[in-house]
Amino acid sequence: MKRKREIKTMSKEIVVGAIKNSFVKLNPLKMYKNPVMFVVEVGMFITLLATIFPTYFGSTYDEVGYNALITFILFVTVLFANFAEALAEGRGKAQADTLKKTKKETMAKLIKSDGSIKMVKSSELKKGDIVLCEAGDIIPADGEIIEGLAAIDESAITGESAPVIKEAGGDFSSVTGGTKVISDSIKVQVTVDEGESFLDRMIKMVEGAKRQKSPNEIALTTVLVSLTIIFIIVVMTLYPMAKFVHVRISATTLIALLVCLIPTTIGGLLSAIGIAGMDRVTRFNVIAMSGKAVEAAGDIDTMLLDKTGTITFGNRLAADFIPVGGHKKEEVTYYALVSSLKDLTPEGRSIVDLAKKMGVKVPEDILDGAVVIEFTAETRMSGLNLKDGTIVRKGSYDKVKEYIKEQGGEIPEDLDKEVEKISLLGGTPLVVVKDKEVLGVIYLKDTIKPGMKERFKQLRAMGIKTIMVTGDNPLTAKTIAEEAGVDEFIAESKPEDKINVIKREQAAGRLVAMTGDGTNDAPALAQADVGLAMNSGTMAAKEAANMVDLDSDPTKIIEVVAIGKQLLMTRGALTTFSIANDVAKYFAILPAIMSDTLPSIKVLDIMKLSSPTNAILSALIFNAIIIPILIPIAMRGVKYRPMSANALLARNLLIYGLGGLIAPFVGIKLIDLIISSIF
Ligand SMILES: Nc1ncnc2c1ncn2[C@@H]1O[C@H](COP(=O)(O)OP(=O)(O)OP(=O)(O)O)[C@@H](O)[C@H]1O
Ligand SMILES: [K+]
Ligand SMILES: [Mg+2]
Repeated sequence: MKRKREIKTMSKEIVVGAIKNSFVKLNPLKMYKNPVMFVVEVGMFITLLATIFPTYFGSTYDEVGYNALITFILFVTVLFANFAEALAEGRGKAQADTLKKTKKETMAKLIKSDGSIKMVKSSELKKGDIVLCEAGDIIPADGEIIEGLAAIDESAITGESAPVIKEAGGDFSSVTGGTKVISDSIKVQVTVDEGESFLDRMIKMVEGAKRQKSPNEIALTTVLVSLTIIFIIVVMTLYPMAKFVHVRISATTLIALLVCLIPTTIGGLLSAIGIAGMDRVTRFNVIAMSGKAVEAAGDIDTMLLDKTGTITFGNRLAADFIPVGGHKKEEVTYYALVSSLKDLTPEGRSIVDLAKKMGVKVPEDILDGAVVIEFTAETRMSGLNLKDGTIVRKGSYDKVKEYIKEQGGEIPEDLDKEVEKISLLGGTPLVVVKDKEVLGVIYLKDTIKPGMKERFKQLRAMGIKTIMVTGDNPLTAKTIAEEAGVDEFIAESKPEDKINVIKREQAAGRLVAMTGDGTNDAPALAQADVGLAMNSGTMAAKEAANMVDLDSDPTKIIEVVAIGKQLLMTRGALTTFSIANDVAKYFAILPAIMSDTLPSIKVLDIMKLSSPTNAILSALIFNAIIIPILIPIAMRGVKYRPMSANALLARNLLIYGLGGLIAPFVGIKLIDLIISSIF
C-alpha cells in the first residue's frame, strides 16, 4: 500500500479553529444551506422571544426559566452541527496547507522562440511555454516532455521518493510542477496556466471551495427537507388539537417537540460525512475532480483493468529466445536485439538487456541509415529497416502471420507450438522476422503482482465484476486471467474495444470504473463512470478522467471504490440511525407531555419520566448531544467490510436502525434521572 498522506486530523489548532468557525456559521445567511439546522435556528429565535415576551407565545411568567433553558439547548444544538462541519473542513484546510507548502515559487529556464534561455518566475509561465529542466531543477509547472528523458523525483507530490523515468513521447511523458529532475535534462512544454495545475485543483477541492454537493447528498437533503416540512405541519396541527381538548401547549414546547422530531442528527452530520469522505480520497493521493466522482466510485458494478502494469508488473521481461524453422538460437537472439535497438518500450529495453547479457554484439554502424519502425498498439510490431535493405521485425503472433503472408513467406510448422507453449505460461510471445523468414520467438515473461488474487476476491465479494483488457494474444490473456482470478478478459484489444465494453456494461445498467494512462485511453476514461488516470500518464488521459492518482498506481482504483462505498454506507447508516432516533423520541416524550391531561395515553408512558417539563428537556438535550457523539463515525466512516451491498445494508439497518430506536429511550431516561436529581 502506498504511504498515505499522513495529515494530523485532530490537532489542537484544527479543533480550536473549528470551534471559532462554528460560531461564524451561525450567520443565518450561511445557515440556510443546511435547511434542517436552519429550522432549529429559527425555532431558537422564537423561543428567545418567548423568553422575553412569554405571554405573547402562550407561556406564563413562571416559565421564563424553562424558555431560556430551551433556547440555550437549541443554540448548542446548532453549534454542534456547525462544529461537525467546521471540523471536517478544518481537516481539509490542513491537508491543503501541506499541499501548498509543496507549491514552491521557483525560477524557470524559459526557452524563447530564438532559442535563448531567459530566467522567469514559475508564476509567469503560460500554457504552451517551453522550459528547460536540468538535473537538480524543480519542474516549474505541469507539462509534457517534448524532448529528452530524465529521472524525476515526485516525492513532493506522491510521497514516494523512488525516481520515475519520464521521456518524450509514449505514455510516460507528463510531469507535474513541483517535482524534481534528478538526472539528464528535458524540455517541457507547459500545459496548464498558473492556478490551474493539479496541485491548485487539489488544494481548491480539498479546501471545500469547489466542493459542490454530490447527487446522493442532494437527494438525501431533499428527503430531510420534506421530512422537516411534514413535521412542521404535524406540530402546527397539534396546536388547534390541544386547544380543542383544552390542553395548553406553549410555542416553546411545540418548538422543542418539532426539533426532536425533525432529522437534526443526520442534518447536522451530513456535510461532515461528505467532506470527510473526500478527504479520505485525498489521503490516498488521489485527486477527485468532484464529490460526484467519489460517490460514483461507491456504486461501481464493473471494473476494467489493464493487464500489463496493473494486474502484472509494468515491464514484461525478456526471458528467452527460441529458434524455429531450423534456425540457430544465436540468429534469433541477434535479430531480436537488432529489432529492439531503438525500441523504447519496456519490452524492447528488456530484450536488449537480455541479449547484451548473453554477450551478443552488433556492428557499431548498424544504425547508420537505418529506419526505425516504432511499436504501436495498432500495428503491434516494431523493428528496423537496415541500410543494406534487410528488414528486421518483431511483433505479436497474429500480426506477424499477416505480415509474412503479405511478404509471400511461409510460417514454419513448429512456430505455433512454441507460441502456444509461451502463452500457456502466461508469457507474451514476440515473433522475430528477418525479411520474410521467421527466425524464432522471444519469450517475454509477465508476472502477476502479488495480492491481486485476494483483491479480485474482495471486489467480487462487493459484487463488482472485473474485466481484464490486454493487447496480448488470447492464450496468454486466458492464462493470466485465470491465474489472477478476473471474471472476464478481452485479448488483442484495440483502444476502441475498451469504449465498447464500457458502453455494453452501461447499457446493461452497470456503472463502470477504469484506469488508464495513455492518450489512447482518453476516450474510454471519459466514457467510464469513474475514470482514474495515472499522474504519469498523458495530459489527454488526465483531462478525460474524473480522478487522478498521484502515485500512478492503477490498482488504486480498488481503494477508491472502497472509499466511495464506505462514504455511501456511512451516510445511509447515520440517516437510518437519525430517523429511527426521531421516531423513538416521538414515542418517548409525547405520552409524557399529554399524560396528565389525557390519562388514556398514560399506558403509553413507559418511560415514567419525572415530569412533562423534564421529559421535553431530556429529549432536547439528548437530541443535541447525539450529534457530537456521532462525529467520530461521521469522519472515519462506518466499519467497512467487502460484503455485497444488500448484505451490508441489512447489517447496517440492524445496527443503526435498532440502535437508533433504543438509544433515545436509554439516553432520555438517563438524562431525566440526572435532571430530576438536580432540580
Ligand atoms: N515493443 C514491442 N514490439 C513489438 N510488439 C510488441 C511490443 N510490445 C508489445 N508488443 C506486442 O503487442 C501486443 C499488444 O501490446 P500492448 O502494449 O498494446 O498491450 P499489452 O501490453 O499486451 O497489454 P496491455 O493492454 O495491458 O498493455 C503485445 O501483446 C505484444 O504481442
Ligand atoms: K431530531
Ligand atoms: Mg503494453
